[in-house]
Amino acid sequence: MAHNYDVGTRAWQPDPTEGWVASEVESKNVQGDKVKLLFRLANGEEKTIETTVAALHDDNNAALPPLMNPAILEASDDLTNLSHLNEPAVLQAIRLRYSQKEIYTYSGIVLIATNPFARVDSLYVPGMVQVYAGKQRSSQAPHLFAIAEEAFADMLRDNKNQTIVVSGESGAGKTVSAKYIMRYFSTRESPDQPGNRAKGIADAMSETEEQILATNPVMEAFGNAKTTRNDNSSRFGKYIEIMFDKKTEIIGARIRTYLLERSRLVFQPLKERNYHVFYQLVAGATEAERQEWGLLPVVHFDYLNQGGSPVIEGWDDKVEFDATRQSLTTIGVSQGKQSQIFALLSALLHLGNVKITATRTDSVLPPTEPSLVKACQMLGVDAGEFAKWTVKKQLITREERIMSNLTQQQAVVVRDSVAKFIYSAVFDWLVENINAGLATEEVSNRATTFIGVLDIYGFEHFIKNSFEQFCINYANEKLQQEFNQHVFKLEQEEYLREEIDWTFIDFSDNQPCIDLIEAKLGVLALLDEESRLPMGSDEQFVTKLHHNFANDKSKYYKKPRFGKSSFTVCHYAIDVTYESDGFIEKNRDTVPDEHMEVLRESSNPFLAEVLEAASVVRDKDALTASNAKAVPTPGRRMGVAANRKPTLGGIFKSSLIELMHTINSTDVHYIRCIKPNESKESWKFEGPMVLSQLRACGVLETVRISCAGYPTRWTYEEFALRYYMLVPSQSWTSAIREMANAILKKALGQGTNRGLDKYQLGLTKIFFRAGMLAFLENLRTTRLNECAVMIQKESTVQILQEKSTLRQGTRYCSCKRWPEVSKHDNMPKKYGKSELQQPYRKSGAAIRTRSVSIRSEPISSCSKVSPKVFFADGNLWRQELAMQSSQYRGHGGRGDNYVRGGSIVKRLSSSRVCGEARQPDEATRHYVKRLEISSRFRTSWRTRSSS
Ligand SMILES: Nc1ncnc2c1ncn2[C@@H]1O[C@H](COP(=O)(O)OP(=O)(O)OP(=O)(O)O)[C@@H](O)[C@H]1O
Repeated sequence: MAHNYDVGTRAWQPDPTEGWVASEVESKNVQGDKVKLLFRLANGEEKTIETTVAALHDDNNAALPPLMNPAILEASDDLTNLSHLNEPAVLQAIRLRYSQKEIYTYSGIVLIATNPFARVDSLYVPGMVQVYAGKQRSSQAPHLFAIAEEAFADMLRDNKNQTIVVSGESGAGKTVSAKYIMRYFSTRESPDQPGNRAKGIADAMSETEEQILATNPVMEAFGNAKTTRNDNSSRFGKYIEIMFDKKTEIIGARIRTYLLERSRLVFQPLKERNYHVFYQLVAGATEAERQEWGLLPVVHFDYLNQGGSPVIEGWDDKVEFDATRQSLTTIGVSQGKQSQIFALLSALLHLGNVKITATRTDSVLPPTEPSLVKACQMLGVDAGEFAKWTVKKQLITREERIMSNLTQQQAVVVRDSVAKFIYSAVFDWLVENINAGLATEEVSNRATTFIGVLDIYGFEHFIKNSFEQFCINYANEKLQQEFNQHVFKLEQEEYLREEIDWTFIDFSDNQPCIDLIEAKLGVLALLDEESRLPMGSDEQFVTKLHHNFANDKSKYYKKPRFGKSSFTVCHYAIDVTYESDGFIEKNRDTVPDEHMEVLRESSNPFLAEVLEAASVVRDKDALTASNAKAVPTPGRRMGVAANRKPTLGGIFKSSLIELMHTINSTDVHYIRCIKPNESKESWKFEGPMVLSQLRACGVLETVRISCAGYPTRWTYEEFALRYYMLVPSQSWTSAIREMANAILKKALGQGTNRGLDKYQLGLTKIFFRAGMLAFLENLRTTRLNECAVMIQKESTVQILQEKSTLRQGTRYCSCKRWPEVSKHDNMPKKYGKSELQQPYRKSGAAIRTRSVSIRSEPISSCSKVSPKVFFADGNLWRQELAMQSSQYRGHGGRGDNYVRGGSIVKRLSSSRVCGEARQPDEATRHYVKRLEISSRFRTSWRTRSSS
């Protein structure tokens, strides 16, 4: 909404360290059509902006700094409640809440979870699950559990499958969040049937629930590793379906995994580690196992020592090993099988130590090389054959077989490819095994619905981006598209339902970028084409890309100005330049056929079982790949190279298409995890870092979509309740619609913006353009200031009278602290909760019971406030505030203070009223007023989002 930028207007200025810094218009000079604005920045600096009067009223004028919200709105626990919905305002809200130790914030349907990097036990105490069970999202503070409960309730109501998408960058908190969500479902107790849980203990779990939770430590041991960004980084994506029967009891689960980072097995960057399980094994194996498997300290294994970081601070790998074993037992992997797994892992460690020596042009690997002998013995394969096919390759043509020697570097690649293949086969075997136990045919038949939790890597862009980042960002493009469509659809549906005058608008769809990647002549297809050529190379691949997409053929592709080996994709979040180096090899992901033959002839029955599981997975992938939507052109098979082996890119594409298919058939809920600082420090907030993630996870894009329409909407009742003081009391009427209309007309008549395009009247709600609410808030604050001045002049007697009005006629109730309030005030019990909540509920408003902390400005000593008392006043039910403020302690007692409309009612208990002979000081008055405003806002948006 256009603004005058008058003196005193607060606006955001860009800042390289903080992201944005607050400023205020100090002077405004208008000369003819020209306007000169002088801003004073919070850091003391000045900034002048020159513009024209006409430009001042242009909503899209990028030269003008984004406006700040009224202070009281700044820490709103739903971003869509911000009147000025701009990038800095969003950042400010999350920052302020984080500084108040509130890590969760809603952005409409999305929950933003900002990693505290510290234990916040109070958020996850066992009883907290029950606080959220059976409650509407709007009735409690933002929380993961609220989202989980919403998914559960939607599943129950619509008998429809649900998905919770948890995304964010590495270390942002996805896995921790996903685990809490799973725990929520496993420990949730129906509020209607308390004590129903096993053994009558709340939080007790059934065997199946315990098994589902036990999959976490197992998957983490085999799929997580220490990286520079996260000590426990998941190196794969995961979708777990928690299956419910018709009584909504958990009866099983099914896991799907995506893109395990295989290269980590053979290479770890500095300060990083291989998969946890190896370090656990080395630390935790018994002496006998150590002997049997030839285990040595970590430094002696090349696959474990490259990162130079064998331990993780605060972790005990031996203890973790015991936990992994315990969890394996819980999910049904026998002790014997566990030993076979660990023996296979030990064999891989020996394989990594196999020394291949270089000759001038070739390489040499004697079959007697000690590590090779050990590895092959444990794998049950022939060392001679293994050695031979590690240093040689054969090319089979129609006429003959041509043998050639490999260089040392090539031979090492072959050795490593075998190790990677076996490890990923073990991982697949584990997943298959978990699914075989938790999603049996019987369970699948009995399951009526599921809630899927997707824990998937968020958008990534580093200094050097490779094939993995390309796949990850492709996945995020798909998820972002689904998210945009969802948000946009919901938005438009509501406009339709409310029958407001609305022309459907388009949003920037990222389909062209997805096409660039996955279409039949897209990047992945060209990568597959190059991968199946015997002499295919990364350079040729990039040349093909440039040829096909550069020269403005695609808006989403750029040829970098420097370097021939890279290409840039313009993703929805940011342009990312990918280094093609290694694309072909990673995409091929092949083990030479001869090695496959050697492995197939293994005498190790467990290796045979593992390879079988892997081939089942591969066959499934290949089938999905060939069934993938993109129709292959003659001569090209998507996802399947010439020799019919599926490529990694093709497999990923097909599994992604399948995932999107599943997700699209469910109702989706979104959690965006944010990593607030790079150094993993507790409660440290780095603005620019958070901003870039908000952009990458689509929060800012959603805000943009909202702003194109009517981002704020209130019911008529809420609106009248909040702004009744803007019209004379004669206009206060029970015909709420008319009253709301009168308020709007009066308000806009007073402002400079008279246009009625600032709002729309729907059937049950009023829809506001961005900025309109801040405008109304300003009017309201001015009005309340006038009231407060009046009250200050009134005597204590009048305040007491106000209180006695409450006693005699006004019904009221408190939620949690009712007994306490009633005791102080000697209220007869008949005014209790049950009698009073009903009419309040009828009005559609939600009742809050929890304590919330509110930004204490301008009094820094204010602590917690608890909105908990509701007053009935004629036709209007109003929520009032009971608050505790350390400011009041100074006045002799922990005061409960109430605000009624424009007047302040002090001290509910009579003794306290007497003690409050003094008038509230200026700062306190200001504070009380602000609290009231904030409380109203909370109630209002909650009501809106719950309806
Ligand atoms: N809600 C939380 N409370 C306290 N600490 C948390 C919370 N969420 C995350 N953390 C901390 O952040 C670390 C990283 O979290 P997590 O492993 O869930 O990140 P991630 O997003 O899954 O990362 P990756 O993609 O690398 O797997 C955790 O080990 C924990 O220390």
